[in-house]
Amino acid sequence: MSTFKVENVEELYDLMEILGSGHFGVVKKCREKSSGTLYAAKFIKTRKCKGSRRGLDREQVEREVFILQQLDHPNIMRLYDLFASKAEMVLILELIRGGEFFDFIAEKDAMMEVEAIMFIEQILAGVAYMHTRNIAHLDLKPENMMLLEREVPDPKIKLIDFGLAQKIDVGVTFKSLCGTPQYIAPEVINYEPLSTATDMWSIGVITYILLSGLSPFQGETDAETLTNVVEGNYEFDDRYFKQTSEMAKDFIRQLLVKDPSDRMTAVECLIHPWVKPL
Ligand SMILES: Cc1ccc2c(c1)c1c3c(c(C)cc1n2CCCN)C(=O)NC3=O
Repeated sequence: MSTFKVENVEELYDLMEILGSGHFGVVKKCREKSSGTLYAAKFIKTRKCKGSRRGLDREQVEREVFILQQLDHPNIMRLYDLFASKAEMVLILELIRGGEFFDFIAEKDAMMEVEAIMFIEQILAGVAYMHTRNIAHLDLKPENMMLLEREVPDPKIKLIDFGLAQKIDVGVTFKSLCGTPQYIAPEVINYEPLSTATDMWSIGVITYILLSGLSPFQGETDAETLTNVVEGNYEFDDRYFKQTSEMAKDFIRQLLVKDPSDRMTAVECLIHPWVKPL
């Protein structure tokens, strides 16, 4: 059970501009009054009653907090403080100034392999750290990755938004129908047990996108995308992959595997010859 402060967040923090918003609520920059340190404050509206469509279940937020409290890694957003009132919960988080990885990718057609490896290696480091603690993110996508700083030669990646993350205990089957069609693994669509391997499929999709600018299973509609995922229907079109190394394609092939138990793990990915050449 997480301990949420009952004071008003504005007693301890000066609230500043809105940084972004999403399904969860809004994120504001804030300054801790006692230290002057800048943070991000994530305001989450919680449901007044179970049946309500507005806001998130308090238990859902407490699960995200419980998971974040177990994580301390340079590539994972850090949680510093917690506040709760009747209708709202506030997470005080590490301020990440570099914006979404999604926007950084969108500005380029495709990345050079050496740059893609630099990002994929950081994502794998954070994911391997989570997986060794039996925690799966289950919503890995460029929108849930941010750059600590942007205008630097080697931007640092931070995994954010653990709203769908789960503690994957051995023998406990967790099924869910959440996630974003382009990035979700076949077992999610087939409502089969999810695992840390579910994240590895998403990393295969993200790598494909970084190297080509294309999404491997993207169809005209979500239904078509989901069919492509379940059928494993993707290719390395020579028009976009002519310059891509066989090693990079092998890395992707070993992740976009239908059977979760046959996919590379995050640790195996970190020693794959494309990421760590001999
Ligand atoms: C400068 C800036 C702009 C937008 C931000 C953030 C920071 C931000 C942050 C965080 C989260 C969970 C969401 C955030 N968002 C919302 C968008 C995330 N997809 C966070 O944990 N630290 C942030 O700075």
